[in-house]
Amino acid sequence: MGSPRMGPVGLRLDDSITDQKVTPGTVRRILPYAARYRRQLAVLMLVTILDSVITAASPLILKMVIDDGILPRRLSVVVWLSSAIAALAVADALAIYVQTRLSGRIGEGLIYDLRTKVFRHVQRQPLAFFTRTQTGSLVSRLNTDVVGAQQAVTTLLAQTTSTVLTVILVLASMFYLSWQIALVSLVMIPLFLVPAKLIGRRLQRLTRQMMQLDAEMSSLMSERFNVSGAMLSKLYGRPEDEAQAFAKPAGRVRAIGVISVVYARTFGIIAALLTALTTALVYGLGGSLVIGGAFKVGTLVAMVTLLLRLYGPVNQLSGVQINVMTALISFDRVFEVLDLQPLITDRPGARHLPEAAYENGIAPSVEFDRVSFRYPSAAQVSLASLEAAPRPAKEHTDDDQVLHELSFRAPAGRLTALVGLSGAGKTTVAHLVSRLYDATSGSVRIGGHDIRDLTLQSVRGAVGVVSQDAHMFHDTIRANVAYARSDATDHDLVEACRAARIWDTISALPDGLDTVVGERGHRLSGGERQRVALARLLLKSPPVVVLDEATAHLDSESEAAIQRALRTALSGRTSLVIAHRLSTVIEADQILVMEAGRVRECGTHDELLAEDGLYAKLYRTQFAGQNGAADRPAHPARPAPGTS
Ligand SMILES: Nc1ncnc2c1ncn2[C@@H]1O[C@H](COP(=O)(O)OP(=O)(O)OP(=O)(O)O)[C@@H](O)[C@H]1O
Repeated sequence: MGSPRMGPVGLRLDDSITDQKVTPGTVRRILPYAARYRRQLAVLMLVTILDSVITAASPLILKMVIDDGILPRRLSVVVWLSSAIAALAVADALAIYVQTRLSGRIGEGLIYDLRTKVFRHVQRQPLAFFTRTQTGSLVSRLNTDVVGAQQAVTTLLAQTTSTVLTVILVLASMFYLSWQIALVSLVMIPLFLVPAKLIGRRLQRLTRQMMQLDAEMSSLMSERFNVSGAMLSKLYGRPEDEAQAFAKPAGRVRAIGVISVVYARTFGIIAALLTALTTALVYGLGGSLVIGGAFKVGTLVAMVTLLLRLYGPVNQLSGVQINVMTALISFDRVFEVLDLQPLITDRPGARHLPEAAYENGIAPSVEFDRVSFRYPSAAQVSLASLEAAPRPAKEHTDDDQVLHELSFRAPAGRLTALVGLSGAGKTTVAHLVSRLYDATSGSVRIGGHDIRDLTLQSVRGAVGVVSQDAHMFHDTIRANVAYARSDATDHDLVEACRAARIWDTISALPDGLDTVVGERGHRLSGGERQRVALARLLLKSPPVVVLDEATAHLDSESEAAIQRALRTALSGRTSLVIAHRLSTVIEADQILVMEAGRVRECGTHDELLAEDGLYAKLYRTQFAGQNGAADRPAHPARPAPGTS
């Protein structure tokens, strides 16, 4: 286990993937999904039974047509019995039609149930899950595996019942007609099953590998075919390397495809040969029995017809095993995702953050009380099979701790700026306030309430975040801004855009609010994207605002526009601003200077300068770097200390 080995056509088979067993209890877990469709399933079973009975019974009537009608020359019997065969054929066609419709409906219903459930579940996963997971693999679970999983139910219940029942009834009919021929046919069955089993097992392993490779290709495509990925690849002149990287799994899929087809055809050839040989044997044996007077020719014709109806389901039966196994693996892979418990959920009895505080005009304060934090390990938040690289054996060291007993208070309705060197833990603080992560120890409080005692919905409702890389969906500006409040009117949207100082830009666009921003908003400039994100925040109008300011790459006009927008956005709210702009820092009611996960200094701009500590040093270094005027008073348009 675990060591790669060479398979047919030089294919590298990774045993750790292909030898994965279906988890015990998977079938039991599928039942509740099927139970939802019990009425339709019951009808499906009935028509399936009807189909099997007709398959086994009609050759018996055929025997009567020949032996009791044609041979004794009784026309009325021939007419009546032929009509009965025709009627049965029509009934069978109807049964198969109903069967197809029902299994389609049940199958599609299950796909819907599973897809929506997995989507909902994945959305509940913490941010850490998404930082670990390869999107393509996840999408593949939602597409390929969910479809594979529904086959477990339809195949297990309908196809298996149909084939097993048909085999039993056909054999019973055969024994009823001639036990000698029935016995010969029965003896031949294992000859069909042995190759089916051997080939089936190989096909199953290949299918599993194919799924993994499909996921690998989806991941590669989703990473490379977005604006940032495509740009990186172009700028570093890597398109050819990327194409080769893609060709690798694609080549393995090709090799697996060839092997699968060869295996499946070989099995078909063996089955057809065995059927032909057995038919010849039955004609030989049956013919001599007819000549010997054991039975009439009608019985022989019925026996051959039954024989052909026997081996079809027998072949299918071996296929059913492969299909069921493959489908079970898919279910298993879907359950694997569903079993992943979201790390951050509502505690039992979680309360809503009382909104009254803000309605009275007072935004709640934000407090960190001896908060220590380390990012969760992969085992806690994600699945190894959804990650790109193998996990390291050792995940945590003491050095992983990002925040160390951090305590501070961001007073209600005031602006607190966070500055510090890159990697000091500023963004991590922002993540903890919005409960994207939970503190490892200590507590984060909003309005005096530990946020773990509050419902996630009320925390997310109370805290508005604009991150440095403000994300936009590939949709219109209208849809992106209204994401904050779907019931917002056009008037609300325009007001929010005006307040964010972006309305003039939007209204000058030919399509205005209906302009599509492009993948991740790449058709807007950095500054415009930030202001659209601010408009979205203003529309939400949360009492607590966390802002990871965009780096100082903006021109002074955009900078001034954002600054004015910020002033509106932050007024009356409790704001925590990771400051990259000096103007924000100077205006802040309190500046927290962070270093290596701790607050080193705290005070106003003037106080900290007077203290002549880390802040003063950062400040001087930055301005010496900018224009050698460390001792000059600051100009609002210049970058702030802590710019990373
Ligand atoms: N998802 C994550 N998983 C593990 N470690 C992380 C993760 N995100 C950040 N870190 C680590 O946490 C530390 C603090 O990161 P953080 O982003 O909070 O710093 P920062 O002060 O905001 O830096 P910058 O100003 O450069 O954005 C860094 O050492 C970083 O490597």
